[in-house]
Amino acid sequence: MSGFGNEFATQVYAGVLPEGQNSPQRAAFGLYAEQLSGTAFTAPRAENRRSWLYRIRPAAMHGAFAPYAQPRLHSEFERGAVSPDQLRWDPLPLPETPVDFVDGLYTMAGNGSPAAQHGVGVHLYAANRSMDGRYFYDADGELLIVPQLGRLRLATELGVLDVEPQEIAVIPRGVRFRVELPDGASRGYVCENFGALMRLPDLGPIGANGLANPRDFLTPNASYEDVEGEFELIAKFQGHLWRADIGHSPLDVVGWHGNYAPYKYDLRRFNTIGSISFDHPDPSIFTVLTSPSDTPGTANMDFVIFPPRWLVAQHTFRPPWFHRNVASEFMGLIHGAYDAKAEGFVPGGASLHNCMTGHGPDAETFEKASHADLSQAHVIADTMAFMFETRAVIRPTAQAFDAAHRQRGYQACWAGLRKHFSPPSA
Ligand SMILES: O=C(O)Cc1cc(O)ccc1O
Ligand SMILES: [Fe+2]
Repeated sequence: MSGFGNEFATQVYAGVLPEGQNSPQRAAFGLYAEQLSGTAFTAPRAENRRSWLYRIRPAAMHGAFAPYAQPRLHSEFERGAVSPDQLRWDPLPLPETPVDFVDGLYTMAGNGSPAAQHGVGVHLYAANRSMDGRYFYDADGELLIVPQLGRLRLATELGVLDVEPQEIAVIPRGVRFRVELPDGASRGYVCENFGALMRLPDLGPIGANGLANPRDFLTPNASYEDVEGEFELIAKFQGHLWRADIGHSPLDVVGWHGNYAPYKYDLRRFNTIGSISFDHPDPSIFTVLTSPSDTPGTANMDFVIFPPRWLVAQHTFRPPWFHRNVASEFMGLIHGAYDAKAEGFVPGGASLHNCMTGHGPDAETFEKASHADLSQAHVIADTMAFMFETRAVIRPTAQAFDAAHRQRGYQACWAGLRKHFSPPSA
């Protein structure tokens, strides 16, 4: 079903959804009615998100939760000093033993907390087998999943999403799901948003169309499983993982209606807008989704992409400029090469440039772009980079900071920038 944040209605059989009400005395076909709220009951109408689920068994039915040991996934960001260094990583190594999506999640960095309901967790995943007989939900935030290697089949309570690299998926806070890996070895990035739900950015003077267009966001039709067995329900709750026995698949929703649901988007559909006169625009022009904070214009998190595009600006240094920002930038590369870095930033890798940390094109990119022939348009093809940009400092976890795959020599990419200054002669 097409459209961002629409009021959808979907049922596997005619008559599953009640007519004219949500909670009849007896729901059709012996189903249970259950409301899933993603915003406060009293959130303003334009922001209010909830869905009504008609399911075989209510979500309350499972055993008691006990701690589940997966120490690589957590929300502990506020400990101790944080380095202002520019940081960069090689891809997270793929597992050599069988690892599914939940066990393959690896927390890189983050800010805020699930308890405070703002900030983000930034995770990678590297996995090689489908979740089998277990289901996951995240009570701490919505999950923006950015596959880099391998397709994902996200079987959720509200339907199935198939995503491939260069597509993204968002699983709302609380929605239970299973991740299948049709290609085996798989890798990608996850932004866990503790703050306000992501939405499309305002377009201002761009007008009524452009950037990510609402109709390109796709939400699954209802589909359900009616299976019983000795299964496991894993929850992320206040930064920690928990497990409970569950005797049936929780993906048992036969119909649902509402506006709180998973969705996917193909980043190649992004309508990229840029300068057709001079100067490199601020990257906010490439915002796909934004989670606002309480301060207007200052996002809790922006999801920004750097897709293929033409560079045509005249008398301009065309790649990203040297800069320092009050915001903090975690970047990843899904495909190809990134136009600000000739080497070292590879698909599956990551970089982190925090508040006021100087960064920009590496020496090789600077030399090339300073002498490029600007009479020619330059096509940036075969690329898809992205940024999770946040108002708060993104604090790397100890495991990410100490990881063998962190590039200790990253700063050397700027060491070759020569001094060119020659003052005007008197
Ligand atoms: O640092 C980066 O590479 C991301 C980025 C890209 C850009 O075009 C402008 C600003 C910016 O932070
Ligand atoms: Fe930047």
